[in-house]
This record gives sequence, C-alpha cells and structure tokens, in this order.
Amino acid sequence: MAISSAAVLLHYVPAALVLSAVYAITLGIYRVYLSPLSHIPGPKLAAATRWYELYYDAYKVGKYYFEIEKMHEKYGPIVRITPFEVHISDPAYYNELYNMKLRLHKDPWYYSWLFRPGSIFATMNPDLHKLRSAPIKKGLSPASILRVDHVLKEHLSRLTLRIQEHRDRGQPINMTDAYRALATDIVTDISCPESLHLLDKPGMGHEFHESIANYTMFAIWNRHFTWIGPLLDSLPRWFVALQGDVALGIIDALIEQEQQAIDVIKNDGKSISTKSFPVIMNEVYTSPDIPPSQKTPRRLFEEISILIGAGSETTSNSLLTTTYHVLANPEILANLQTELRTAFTEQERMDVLSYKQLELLPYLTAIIHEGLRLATGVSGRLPRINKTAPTLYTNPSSHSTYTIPPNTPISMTTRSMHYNAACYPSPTSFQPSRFLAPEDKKESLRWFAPFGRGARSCVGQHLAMAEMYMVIGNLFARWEVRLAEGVDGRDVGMAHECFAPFPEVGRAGVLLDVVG
Ligand code: HEM
Repeated sequence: MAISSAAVLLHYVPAALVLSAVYAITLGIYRVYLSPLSHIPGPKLAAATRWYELYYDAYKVGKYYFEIEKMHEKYGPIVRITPFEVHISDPAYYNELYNMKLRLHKDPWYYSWLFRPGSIFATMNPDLHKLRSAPIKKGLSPASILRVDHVLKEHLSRLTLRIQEHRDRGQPINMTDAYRALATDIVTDISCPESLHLLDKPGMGHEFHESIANYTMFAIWNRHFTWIGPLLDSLPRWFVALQGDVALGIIDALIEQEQQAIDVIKNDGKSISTKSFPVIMNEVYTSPDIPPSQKTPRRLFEEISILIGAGSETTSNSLLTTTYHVLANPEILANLQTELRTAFTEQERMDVLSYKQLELLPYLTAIIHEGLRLATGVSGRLPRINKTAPTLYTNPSSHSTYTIPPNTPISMTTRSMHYNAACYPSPTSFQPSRFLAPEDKKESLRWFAPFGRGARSCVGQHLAMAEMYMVIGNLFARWEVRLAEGVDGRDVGMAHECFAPFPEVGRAGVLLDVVG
C-alpha cells in the first residue's frame, strides 16, 4: 500500500515539535545561566526570551516601560531587560552613557522600528551619521531657525485664525489636533518644497493624526517581525485605498514626499518652490559632504519622512502638556499673564510675538522647561552599543561593579529621570519654580534632557524651542482660554510608551473654550 506524502510529513511532526521544544529550552537555559549577561540581575523570563518584551510592548501596546520600572524597584539600578539588553536607571550615569566622546552606535534592532534605514535617526554607525547629519544640523541650527522666523510667524497666524473661528462660533477648539497640525505644517514647510497645510484642512487633520499615532503604536511589532515594515511599504495604492480614505490620505502624503524628492533630484537640487529659504531636502541633496550614492530618491524620502515624524508628535505633545498644566494651575496662569502683559503692549500682543522677544522672559522660560520635563516627548529607552570595549557600571548602593561586554545594547530612559523624586521632588506636579531661581535652575538642569544628550541628541531642538516659546507665549499673551469640561490629566498623561508617550486610547484630546 502506497503511503501519501502528507502521512510521511505527519509522522515527523511530533519529532519536530520535541526537537523545537528541546532547542527552545536549551537556548533559554543558556541565556539565563551561561550567557555573558547572566550576572546582570533581572527576571529570568525576560533573560530567556524576547517574547517577554513582545508581550508587553507589542501585544499590550507600549507597556514594557512600566514593567522595566517595576524591575528596577525589585532588582536595583541595573537590570537585564531582554536576553541581549541591559537597562540602567541611575541619573548619575546618564552623562556617562550619552557621552560625545564614546562614539557609541545605536542599536539596530531597536531602531528598525519605523523601517527608515536611510535616515539619520536609524543610522547606527557614528561616521556615517556624521556625514549624513551635517546638512540637517546646518538647516536646523540656531542661525537657520532665526532666518525662518517669518515662516514660524505665518504658521502662528494660521493657528490664531483657527482659534478665532472657534471663539466666534462658540465652539471649543481641540488643541491636540491644532498642535499636531501646526507642528507638522512647520516641519514640512522647513523640510520639503511643499508644506502639508493641515491647519487649513477640516478638523485640522484629525483623522490623519489619529492614523499616524495608531501606526506609531502598531509599528512596535516591526521590531519583532522585521518583514512587516517592508511589506507595508510595498502595498500597492489600490490595496491601501480599500482600508478607507484616511489610509489613502497617509499613503498619498508619503507618495507626495517621495515625488518631491524625485523632483529635487531632477532639478539638480535647485529650488523647486518659491520659498525664500533653502529647505532641508535640497540642503541634503546639494551637500558636498554626502556622496552621490547617498542621494537616491528613497534615501532623501526616508530622511525627510523621519524628520517630519520626529518633529511633529514630540513638539505637539510638549506644547499640549505645557498648555494643559498652565491652565490647570490658576496661579501659574496668572503669573504668566502678568509677565506677558508687563513685557508687551496690547498692540504688540495682538500681533504675533517672535521667538527673540519671548525667549527673554524668565517665567515663560521656566514654564517651558517644566512642560518639556513633564512631557518628555521621547519616552523610549534609547539603547547604545559600545562595539569595541566593555562597559563598567557600579551600583551606587551595593558598590558592586558589573562588566557589560562589548556589543551589548545599554539603555536608559530620560522620562524615568524626569520623574525621579530624587531629581525633582513631587515629580508629577507642574512647578515652573524649579527652573526659576538660579540655584534651583542649576540643580534642575542637571537632570533635564528632553532632547537627549551626546552625539545623537535631537537635531531639531532649536526649532522645537522656537515653537514652544512662540506658541505658549502668543497663546497666553493674546487669548483667554479655559480647559473644556471633561478634560483632565489623562489627556496629557502617558498610558502607552511607544517611543513617544501616548494617552489612553479613546480620549477626545485637550479641548479649550476660548472665552476672550
Ligand atoms: C519638543 C520636541 C522634541 C523633543 C522632546 C525631541 C526629542 C528628541 C530626542 C530625545 C532625540 C534622541 C532620540 C534617540 O536617541 O534615538 C531626538 C532625536 C531626533 N529628533 Fe527630536 N525632539 C523634538 C523635536 C524635534 C524636531 C522639531 C525635529 C525636526 C525638525 C526633530 C528631529 C529629530 C531627529 C531627526 C532625531 C534623530 C537624530 C539623530 O539620530 O541624529 N526633533 N529628538
């Protein structure tokens, strides 16, 4: 009697299952007891398999941050959080890890998340990063930001129009949408020949922002299953259209960005818009430091799409957190309004105040620092790798020194430092006074790193600061606004940590009543 091939296969299934189980158990035992990281404290399951992180971060959506916090409470300042990675929670060590001199690499596994390997954000090697980032740093330098002051003012005027419209209609304005639209419009204007102009769209691009946020949270799966990113990128437009208009809007925005990259290259880097300043896409293309092999449409597109992503959610979240806390604290609001009304005449306050005018104000400055601290626009754990030498870490309480072998990702989380009661007493409360008196300010700035530190710190920080001053300064100099009913701390709190902090799913956002 002939035996079918299916029957033969079935015959081997139990053996294959047993072998896989033996392999998995042996690997787990090796990782927990014999690996070069086995001396680092932490949960055995996290040391045995990456699926521990997968469960909390991808399946439960951005919950590993909270698990890592619990691990530190139980095991101390150094913890092995995956079979391969060590996490440190010790503010005094922050400057040692994120140190200019060390020339550390980023961790390719962690940064594979958004599938943009051509961007500076996902460039692991410090030499290649230096080359690629030079024109971007130039385009976002303090001098360049001053040159685009008129662009920022123009976008602020469009925000003013939206606020005015809502006041005239007696409708609350959704600042979650407004700030996301504003930050996206500004960063696209500065980076690309064409801006997205979301502030002018109905609902200020609400669905667009929601989809980007949802994608950002979903993209965590991409770290664990690296085929997801390329698959999503290769989906044809007609297929995406089946998911509805919002998905189509996003894919069209990406296609448009890629087309702009193609046009910039076709025009040999000469301006293809009527703008009075060079946009970053052109700066990258014309940079003499970058070899022609790095000037493909795909790389240009990846660079710019990351710049837009990095410059929108972070900034809008910081603006939102600051606005919420100022309004939730009447005394702070009153102090800020007094400072603004003393510094500027009514006529000046009815016009758009500039970054240069506003950055001189000490109370506003303290508010912005405190807002950036509480928001911590990047909440991810930022792993770095020393390729050549072991890293030594000494636990300050036990005085035990741990040797972490080369090539191990070592991470720290700025948000934990910003919320550490030893660095900032009553860390969850909004207290601009921490950044006011010179001695308090000096101490608070020691632990203040919203833009990260070292060679891979934020390239957009000068633009972000200009936006913070201009939006917060102008909002409270000109308008009387109140938190609408139902808005509370959950609208700016972090319920999901997906590189950026996200509030509970389903919250309506920070709505403001414009009363004058
Ligand atoms: C308040 C707003 C912002 C915050 C809190 C923030 C924070 C950060 C942090 C902490 C990093 C380091 C990430 C890492 O180590 O992987 C970073 C990197 C980066 N940021 Fe920002 N950022 C903000 C605004 C912006 C803006 C406006 C832009 C663009 C114009 C931008 C573009 C980038 C880019 C491209 C990187 C990657 C830099 C590199 O790897 O060399 N950011 N940002």
